[in-house]
Amino acid sequence: MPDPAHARNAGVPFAPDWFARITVNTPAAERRADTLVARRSLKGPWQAAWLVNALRCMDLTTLAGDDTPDRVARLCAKARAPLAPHILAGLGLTGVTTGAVCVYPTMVAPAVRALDRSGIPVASVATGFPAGLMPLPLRLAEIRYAVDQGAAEIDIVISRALALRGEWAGLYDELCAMREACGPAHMKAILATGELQTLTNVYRASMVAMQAGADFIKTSTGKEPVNATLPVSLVMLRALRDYGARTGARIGFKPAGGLRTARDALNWQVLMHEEMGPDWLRPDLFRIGASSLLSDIERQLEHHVTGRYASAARQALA
Ligand SMILES: O=C[C@H](O)COP(=O)(O)O
Repeated sequence: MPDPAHARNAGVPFAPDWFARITVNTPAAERRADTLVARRSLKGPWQAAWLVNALRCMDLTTLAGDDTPDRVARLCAKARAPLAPHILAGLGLTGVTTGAVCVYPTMVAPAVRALDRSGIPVASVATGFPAGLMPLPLRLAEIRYAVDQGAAEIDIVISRALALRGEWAGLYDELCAMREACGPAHMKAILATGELQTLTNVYRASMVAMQAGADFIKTSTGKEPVNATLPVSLVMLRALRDYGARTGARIGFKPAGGLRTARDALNWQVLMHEEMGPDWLRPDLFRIGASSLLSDIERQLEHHVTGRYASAARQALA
């Protein structure tokens, strides 16, 4: 039986035979991803329910050079109440909040204060986000700083150079050190898939991250030229399924970077549902990392409840 979803990933000893002979068929992955999302059409109350679920699984994010404590406080207020009261009433819901708030390390303390007693965790990026090109001791110190500031989740970035050179044992060792530095905080491993060159590298990096104890694997920083895509996500989910088949562990998945529309929120949930099953669409196993997705979800839910869009512009969901 697989471990309960809340169980931490203990990781396993480095096992290259779990991925060394894997080669991903890119055209097949692209075809599968396309057919998956094309097959399911969500309308009316079903669509509204899936959009609310996307909110519940969202890491509401601000990772900008001009972030301030005031901006973070406003973001946290939105995380506590992402939908206007009339939309909540129209949906017959109460108490909808986002899954987490994701910020830079120096913004963790303001976020913790703003989310006090909300039950919403603060996630912090660390390890030299987004490039990760800092000496390992400094990257580990940044993790410990973010945890000390109150982060319950750490989104680390992997060394793309190690992955691109196929130095998987070196990557495993770095990730084990990061996992140790996280202490009680959950570790999400950002693979920066847009910089890994092949889907085969995406599979291998996913497997190494999980072997090293990552609690989530995450597609992107949002700062790469190419961030979350459905084919990349499909490959990561296959790795996650294979890891689970061998260990019984259930590792979380976080698409991030470029998810802007309600359609994106639906597509990724359809992919998760079709690949992993309905009970994976929960915040402890699925998160959407997004800094500008919430507004379109709110617009679509406003339309569902009132029959009109909050603004004149229409955004076709179909
Ligand atoms: O999860 C972190 C990403 O930066 C979010 O990307 P985004 O700003 O494109 O939504």
